[in-house]
Amino acid sequence: MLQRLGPFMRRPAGQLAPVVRGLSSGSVSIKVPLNFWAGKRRASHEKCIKENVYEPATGKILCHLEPCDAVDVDQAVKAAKLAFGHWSKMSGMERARIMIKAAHIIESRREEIAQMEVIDNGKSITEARLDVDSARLCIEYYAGLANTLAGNSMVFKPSPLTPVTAVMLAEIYAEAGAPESLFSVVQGGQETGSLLCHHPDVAKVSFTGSVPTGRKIMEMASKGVKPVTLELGGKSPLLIFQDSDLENAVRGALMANFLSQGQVCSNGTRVFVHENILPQFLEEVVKRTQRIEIGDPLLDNTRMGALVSQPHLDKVLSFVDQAKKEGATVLCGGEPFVPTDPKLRGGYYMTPCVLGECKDEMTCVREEIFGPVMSVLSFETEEEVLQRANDTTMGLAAGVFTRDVKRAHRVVENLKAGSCFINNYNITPVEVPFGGFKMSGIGRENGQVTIEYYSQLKTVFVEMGDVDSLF
Ligand SMILES: NC(=O)c1ccc[n+]([C@@H]2O[C@H](COP(=O)([O-])OP(=O)(O)OC[C@H]3O[C@@H](n4cnc5c(N)ncnc54)[C@H](O)[C@@H]3O)[C@@H](O)[C@H]2O)c1
Repeated sequence: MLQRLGPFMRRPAGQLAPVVRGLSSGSVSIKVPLNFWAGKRRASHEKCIKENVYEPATGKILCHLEPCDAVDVDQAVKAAKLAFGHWSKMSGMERARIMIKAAHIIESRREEIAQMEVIDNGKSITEARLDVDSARLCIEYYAGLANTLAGNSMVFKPSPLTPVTAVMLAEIYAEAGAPESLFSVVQGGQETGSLLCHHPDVAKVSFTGSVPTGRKIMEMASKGVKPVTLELGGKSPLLIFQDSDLENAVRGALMANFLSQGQVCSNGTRVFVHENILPQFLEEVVKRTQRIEIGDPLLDNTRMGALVSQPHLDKVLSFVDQAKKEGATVLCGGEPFVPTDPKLRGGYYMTPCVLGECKDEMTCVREEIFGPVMSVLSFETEEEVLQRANDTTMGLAAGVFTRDVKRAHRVVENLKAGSCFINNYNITPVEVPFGGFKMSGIGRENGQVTIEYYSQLKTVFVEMGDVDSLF
């Protein structure tokens, strides 16, 4: 494992904490380039201004980002175009074999990839392991479909806040035998992103991010009449009826709000609870939220790590302040959190927050916070709660807890959201399409239907007889 971690240079050896499974927070400093095309890691061609990238758990500099400029993007896209030529000439079986091999490599390096994801992103190792598993399952699933289909090449630009693990994936595909540049990585922020959108050889743009950026992406893609897949933000409702199994409803509300420090697009952050069960629900949800173990995300017992950056943490905390000003009650959390471990003191932690006495018009109920903040609202009738749940410009996900099967189906039928959960929340198996209604996006990821969003239909007529001419 240490050999594989070769490119990631550790801090001076003496500073290494006892290593249980390899890495410890604050121990990694990455010196190697983070772009990848034509078979290897590459620095940007110009000596550009390097940007610091920080490890969320510690606030220490993790690496430097060299944004790709027009020349780099052009090289990466041209290389991807070449790769597409090779890939599309291979048989479906050959492509599937390479994908399965990539899945095996991911499986064999699960722990190492998960640890690097934690260091890059700040989420808990428990969640990161599951993320690595879902990446593997996704590749296995599409390998199953690849036998009969044409393939694409992809140039991927990660978020400038989390640039590290995408390059590992590029290396894994290369190791698995994919044609050079089939999956390339260019680093950067909005400029690099817009260069990709405008590049004439990019045939399709798939974007995951916020609604305002998604709108810009669509505008840019429209200049080249390129199709887009947009996976954007949400402000999803979770409806908890009086006849719910309260224990499961509480668990569901926690899963709907606090995974990845609340930085999950599909989170059910507007929790509507029937007024008759509101006191019991709040008591239980607050008790369990207060028990969430916050701290070093590389430790097995940690359930909440660090938010992705200091500016983002500040933004989330300011949403909590705004909620207080607008009349919501902070029932727990919503404060910066400083772990006792000295190496984590500069990390971006906060205590998970439950807001009570929320009203529909409050900012915390209307806007996506993308942090560990649950807004609880009370309701009286099904008709009323449906109208309020749908009163949003977004429609990524929605959930309902009830023991009444008829009610569950009736409610889900009327919820305007791409993914609906009955008596659970945030379940996203790869076989099932995922994507949003309204401003939450266009297109779907996962499941067979996604193939359609990444394929062109070509109709070919072959005449075996004579042309029946009118002239
Ligand atoms: N629907 C989904 O599947 C899904 C999944 C995860 C996150 N999200 C959403 O993503 C958002 C959080 O992510 P974020 O903060 O990285 O979003 P963001 O919109 O700030 O940035 C996303 C990406 O867009 C790039 N970008 C920014 N401005 C650009 C521009 N003008 N041109 C080209 N590229 C540009 C950024 O560099 C980054 O890589 C939330 O709204 C969340 O709900 C959606």
